[in-house]
Amino acid sequence: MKVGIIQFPGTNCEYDTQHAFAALGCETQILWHKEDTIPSDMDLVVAAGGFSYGDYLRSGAIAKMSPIMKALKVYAENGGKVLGICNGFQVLTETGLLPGALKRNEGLHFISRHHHLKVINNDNIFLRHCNVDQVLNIPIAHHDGNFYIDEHGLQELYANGQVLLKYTDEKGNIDNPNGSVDSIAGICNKSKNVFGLMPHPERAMETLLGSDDGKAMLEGFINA
Ligand SMILES: NC(=O)CC[C@H](N)C(=O)O
Repeated sequence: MKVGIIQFPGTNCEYDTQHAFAALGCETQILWHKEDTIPSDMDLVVAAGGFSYGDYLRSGAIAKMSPIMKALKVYAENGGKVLGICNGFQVLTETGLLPGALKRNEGLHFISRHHHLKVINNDNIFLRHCNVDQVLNIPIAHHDGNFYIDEHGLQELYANGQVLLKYTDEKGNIDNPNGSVDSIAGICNKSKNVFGLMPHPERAMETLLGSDDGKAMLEGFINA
């Protein structure tokens, strides 16, 4: 299994992501954003977290114009699997590979802490090793994590099983840190091959660092 990890100027989670997938036995390759093709041997491409182009203009708004994004669109349209984590999620919504948008957090603060998430839908490769209603402990670190989608778009997400994760407390009760519509933390596209979430599963790989709940998520892609 080979995982490509996209690196923009300002990405800062690419090596953590690489470390996480390597720990799960995957081969990895960093893909510089100036590349205009996705190597044909990639089983998964991850848009990693960070501050692409310093979050200037709007998080992900400049990154979406990088040459690799055109290639990523083609890759996804042909069924290639894509995961956007945090800034990667922002880039995927800006590009139109995922619906909705990530706005400034409701409280206007950057939030960096462990948070709980509830699995809403596991009928997809990403969360297939998790149970519905399972509560996971995963770190969040963002100032633009406030997921927005209009009412019609929201109904579509639910109707197609695209709402994957919600922010909760450790008991699974809704606990919304940033104002996201319906406390949504992660979604996928209609075809269920493009995934995005604001929390960082790659930072939850070892109990020594607070949680290893991220493993079950990333493992979903292996042998998918
Ligand atoms: N950790 C990250 O990827 C940061 C995401 C983003 N740039 C934000 O702060 O909203």
